[in-house]
Amino acid sequence: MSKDTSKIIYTITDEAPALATQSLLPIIKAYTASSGIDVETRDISLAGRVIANFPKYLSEEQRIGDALAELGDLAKTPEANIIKLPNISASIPQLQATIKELQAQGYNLPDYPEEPQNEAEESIKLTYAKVLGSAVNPVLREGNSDRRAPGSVKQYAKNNPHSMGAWSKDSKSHVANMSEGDFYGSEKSMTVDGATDMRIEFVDATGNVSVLKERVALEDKEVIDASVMSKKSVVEFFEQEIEKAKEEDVLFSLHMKATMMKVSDPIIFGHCVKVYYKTVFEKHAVVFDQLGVDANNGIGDVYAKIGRLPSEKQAEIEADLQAVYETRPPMAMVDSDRGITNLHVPSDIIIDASMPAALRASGQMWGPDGKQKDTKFTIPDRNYAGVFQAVVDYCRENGAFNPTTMGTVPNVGLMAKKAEEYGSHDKTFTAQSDGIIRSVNAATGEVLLSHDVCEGDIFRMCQTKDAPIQDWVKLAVTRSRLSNTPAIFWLDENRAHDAEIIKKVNQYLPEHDTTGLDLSILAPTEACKKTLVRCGNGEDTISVTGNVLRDYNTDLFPILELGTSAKMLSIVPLMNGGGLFETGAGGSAPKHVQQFEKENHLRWDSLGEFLALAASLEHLANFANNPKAQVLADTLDAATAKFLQENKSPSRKVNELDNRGSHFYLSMYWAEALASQDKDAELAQAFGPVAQALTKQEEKIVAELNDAQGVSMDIGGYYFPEQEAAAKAMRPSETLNTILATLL
Ligand SMILES: NC(=O)C1=CN([C@@H]2O[C@H](COP(=O)(O)OP(=O)(O)OC[C@H]3O[C@@H](n4cnc5c(N)ncnc54)[C@H](OP(=O)(O)O)[C@@H]3O)[C@@H](O)[C@H]2O)C=CC1
Ligand SMILES: O=C(O)CCC(=O)C(=O)O
Ligand SMILES: [Mg+2]
Repeated sequence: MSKDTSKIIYTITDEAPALATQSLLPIIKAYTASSGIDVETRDISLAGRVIANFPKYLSEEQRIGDALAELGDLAKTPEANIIKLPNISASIPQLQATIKELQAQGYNLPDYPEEPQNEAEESIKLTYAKVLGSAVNPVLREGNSDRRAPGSVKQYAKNNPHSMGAWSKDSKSHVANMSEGDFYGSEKSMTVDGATDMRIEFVDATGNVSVLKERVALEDKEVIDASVMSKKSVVEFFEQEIEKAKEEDVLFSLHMKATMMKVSDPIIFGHCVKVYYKTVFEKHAVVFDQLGVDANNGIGDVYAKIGRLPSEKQAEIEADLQAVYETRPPMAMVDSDRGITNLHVPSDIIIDASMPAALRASGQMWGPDGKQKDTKFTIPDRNYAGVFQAVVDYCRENGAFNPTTMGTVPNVGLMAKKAEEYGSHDKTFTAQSDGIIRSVNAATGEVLLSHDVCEGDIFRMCQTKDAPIQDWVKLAVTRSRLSNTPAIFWLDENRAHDAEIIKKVNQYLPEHDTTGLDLSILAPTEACKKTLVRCGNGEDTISVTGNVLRDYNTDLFPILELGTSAKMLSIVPLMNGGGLFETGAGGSAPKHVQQFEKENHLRWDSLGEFLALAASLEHLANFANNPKAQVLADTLDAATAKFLQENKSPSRKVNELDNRGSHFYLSMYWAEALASQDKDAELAQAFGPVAQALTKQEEKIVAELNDAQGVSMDIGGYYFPEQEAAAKAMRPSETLNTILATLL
């Protein structure tokens, strides 16, 4: 057994998961040390990525290597075994806050140049662009996605159901989407015949041709598609829906994915901001221009920038903003206590988390008065909006789902090689004037795809490689077989891209033994309706989806079924044989950090980490032929099951068991399972005394962990906390620390 092959990389990320790591990782290291397993860390946090990208500005001691690039390379090798925690996918305001914090800590980083004035600033902006938005996941995800709630987790939810807001048959909540001029309506798609290079060019109204992208390498048999969102149509759509929301007496809310769709979605978000606050943007156009206000960053950008104006002018603009609320429909709020609306910051209204949260809460959101109210969920593009409307319709008719009886909906998602929309950023452009955007075969000059565009339209091109599609079809068959569960491919024959994928599904399915399996293809809305009915009847259904619905469904169903997507097993079997084990399916829970800072209670549930670690150890056992790793995996699974049975998940309330206490219980159950197994005598012997000590000191340890709470916490930073202070804060039980130290 070579050391190199028994290596697990544990990622350091941001916010709540990074705090949880300070407590959990020492336990993991202690428990795996005697089994020849190296657990190494790599910092892929937002702050870490910023630092790694600007070595020239920093001192020798401040510099760190580009861990993300390193892990991206590792993910393409068979030995990859990476545990990936959720990380911040930064919006511009978040990036700016990170830079500010690092500067205050003595990092001489350049400011983010919103409007670069020269080449040097252009280059700084380009470097910062590398860390913006969803910059981590696409680099590591060299495989497709397998996300599900393991049996023990589903059972736990049935035994301990989370609250579900009741639905009224009179609910006025609904999804609003465009009926023309969107990506769905304009999509064109084709399958490439023979590898070649392509370029994307713009032809203006007078026939002048300019190149938007010099070279896109196309593989044989890959699917390419392009589509356009019309600026005129989307602006009109927002105008109408905002008006209608007022007539319908519902909150107005917008749901986008400005982080993963980092080029197109902030622009659409910006249009909405400019329409809702139209009077202010019109009246103060000149001042906003001088201040460099960017609506794509949200109305929060106005508030941030008017601070530079004389107080009188500032007050005038603030009053004008306030007056907007008198005439416009009430806005859905991210945080009504702090007056943060859904149009403040684009990263606050991430569709995958925000829609299910509302669907769980009676189909309502919170208004400016802090009260729940029926809502217009605005999801402009038609590609996926119907899925959420299907849930609204189902719940209005049948009432809220019952977590004690509902079925489960695992997902098999097409994700590898930056599949579909989530890989489109470098091929997304805003039309500078009216004309044509076309994709041309560089070798032959043949026009592959062509779209008429008007000034301001968003053009977007996507690629989906053939090998990932084959792998995805195989994964769907495998999961359906292993779990004996029907699987539905959510594909719409009337959508250009999906029609190409359907051809491939029909081509590749016969290559597998599908006898006795229930596999079907349905358009997303229909697939969702059928899945919901089955779910309501307690039946399970695998959703086999493209990349976007992978993202949406793996928050939607877990949030309804388990209360949070943090409890999901999320595996990415890498195409070259390695394993990427993501923890949960959700994000970095900024609200949890706010509570931690206020009262030293961290309600983050690390169940996703426990599940990922067990899967990672199991993978290691096979890859490195390390039987001890298998024992660790099996005993960790047993410990996790007991953890759930005994209900040791973190509470939401201060001075009760939190994230740290939950880690203690996991370590106690894990030590007990290791001590009592008979597959590896060394491990049994090593963990006997630990299990005993932990059991004996249970009361004392829990008291030490809970009594530490109830005070405010300062760990020297939000995006880049002081490591020592964070470690100290997250490990307040000397008794536990001393017992763990005996293993090292
Ligand atoms: N894989 C990844 O790297 C992902 C990263 N993100 C990033 O995370 C950030 C926040 O995204 P957001 O959309 O707010 O979604 P989050 O998933 O972070 O948060 C939504 C809510 O889910 C609940 N929740 C999430 N994780 C846990 C957990 N482990 N234990 C208990 N509850 C949990 C919390 O609810 P409550 O407050 O009720 O406790 C939380 O407020 C963004 O920067 C986003 O880009 C988002 C998704 C995936
Ligand atoms: O990469 C991101 O920004 C978020 C990822 C995500 O939401 C998911 O994969 O479910
Ligand atoms: Mg998601």
